[in-house]
Amino acid sequence: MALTSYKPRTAIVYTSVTGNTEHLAEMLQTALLNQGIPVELYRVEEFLLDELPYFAQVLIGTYTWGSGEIPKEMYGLYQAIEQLGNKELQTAVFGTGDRFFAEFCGAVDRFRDMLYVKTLLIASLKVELMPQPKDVIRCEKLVALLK
Ligand SMILES: Cc1cc2nc3c(=O)[nH]c(=O)nc-3n(C[C@H](O)[C@H](O)[C@H](O)COP(=O)(O)O)c2cc1C
Repeated sequence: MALTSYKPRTAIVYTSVTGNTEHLAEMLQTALLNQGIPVELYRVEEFLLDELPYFAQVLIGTYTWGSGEIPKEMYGLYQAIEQLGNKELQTAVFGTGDRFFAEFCGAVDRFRDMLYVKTLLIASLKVELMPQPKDVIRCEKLVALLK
């Protein structure tokens, strides 16, 4: 019988229009790689929802739209995770927003509430607009929480 080694897979799945959340996703990717954790980086449009069960860890990145809303392109991922309902799936949610709006990073809050119920939520991270060098340490702290 052949012995197979199980390699837990980690994905970052994000959406971004003007690049802020994309930059944060790349900072988290770097932090994961620096910890020796291989990571697959996907824009949400490229991520195959059917593959969700094959990941041990998923980090979700989103900007916020409307009045604290989740962007439309994230609905499918939101629903897929909600329906999967896997309490062994480690998740984190991160995002960028603008404090000018009443619900700062409201989409992160909405994902966080669902992920807390349906998955093993590890952390959430909010950044105002374009991430700054000081946010590197916040990314490292988030990554350190993943097991
Ligand atoms: C029409 C519109 C509505 C927005 N609504 C919110 C909001 O409710 N809360 C918030 O924190 N940011 C809000 N934002 C700000 C964006 O989420 C913020 O600019 C974000 O960093 C964009 O991310 P991206 O560069 O990854 O596309 C809004 C921006 C626009 C243009």
